[in-house]
Amino acid sequence: MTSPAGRTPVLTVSGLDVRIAAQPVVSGVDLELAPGSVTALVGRSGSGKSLTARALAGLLPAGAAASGSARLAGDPPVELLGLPERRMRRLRGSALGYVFQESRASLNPTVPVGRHLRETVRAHGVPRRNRRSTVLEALRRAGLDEPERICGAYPFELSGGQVQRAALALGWVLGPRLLVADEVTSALDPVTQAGVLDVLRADALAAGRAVLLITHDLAVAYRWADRVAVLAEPGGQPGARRIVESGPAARLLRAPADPFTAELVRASGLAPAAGAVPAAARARRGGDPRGAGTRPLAGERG
Ligand SMILES: Nc1ncnc2c1ncn2[C@@H]1O[C@H](COP(=O)(O)OP(=O)(O)OP(=O)(O)O)[C@@H](O)[C@H]1O
Repeated sequence: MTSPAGRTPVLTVSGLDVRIAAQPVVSGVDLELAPGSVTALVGRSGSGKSLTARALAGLLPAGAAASGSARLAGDPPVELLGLPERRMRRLRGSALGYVFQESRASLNPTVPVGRHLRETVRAHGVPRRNRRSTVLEALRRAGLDEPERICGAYPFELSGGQVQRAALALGWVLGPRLLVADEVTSALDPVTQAGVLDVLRADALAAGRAVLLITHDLAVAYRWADRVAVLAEPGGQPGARRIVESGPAARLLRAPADPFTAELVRASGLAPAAGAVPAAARARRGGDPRGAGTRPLAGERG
């Protein structure tokens, strides 16, 4: 099978249902994540984005259950749903990286950043002689210019942006084919957010990684994702959320087919006046402060 981008998907999710205490939260979720691409899962707060992502990584909270299929490509492919925890633990990090919403909380405050990464590479069998270079390289790719200093720092000694970058490094230090990034920049100021999402996207393209970017912010999805899937209650009726619409980010913005997507577009401030280029996109084309003014936005391809 090939993904919408024409490449064999890294992850194929079909008919995913997630329930909490037997109540459906999301239902019938279908997703295909292509290598070297970013797919944003967008929806309102509480729509089930995180639970969908957690279901893929076997990280659902007690009382929650998932059914359906989530196949991770490989030789052989692996069905993630229902995978025994022992096997899932081996995959986490090596084949599937997960970066949490609250990275500062997910890093042990009494453990220096470098040890978090070293422990991960050691636990997954990276030979001792390669551990240091693997860790430093992962931090460098996350845009941390002084990786040695960051290694020795405790999480509370770093800024929010540095913590998120360190968390990305932890997520990809073992080179997973799939990386789930759950609201990784929602607590950051816009400039720091842009820096973190730039490295996330650049890494996905360079490493051929499939990234699932969980965000409530359509503007973020438009700027950094290739494709967007919108999670909402169909027809605005209460009940389990579904993917009401998915496709290239630019198409969703230009011609949203679902009323909820249209509402998101309006609320994001990106709504194009008939035929006009969105102001934000115009500004970026005119000269992105990051020097990306001539590069098409992620959402403008496809
Ligand atoms: N551990 C839990 N126990 C009970 N209900 C939960 C639990 N975690 C999430 N929920 C409920 O499941 C629904 C979906 O939650 P989820 O965290 O997936 O939403 P979300 O779209 O990621 O929201 P946000 O953008 O605010 O993080 C919400 O109604 C939430 O209250």
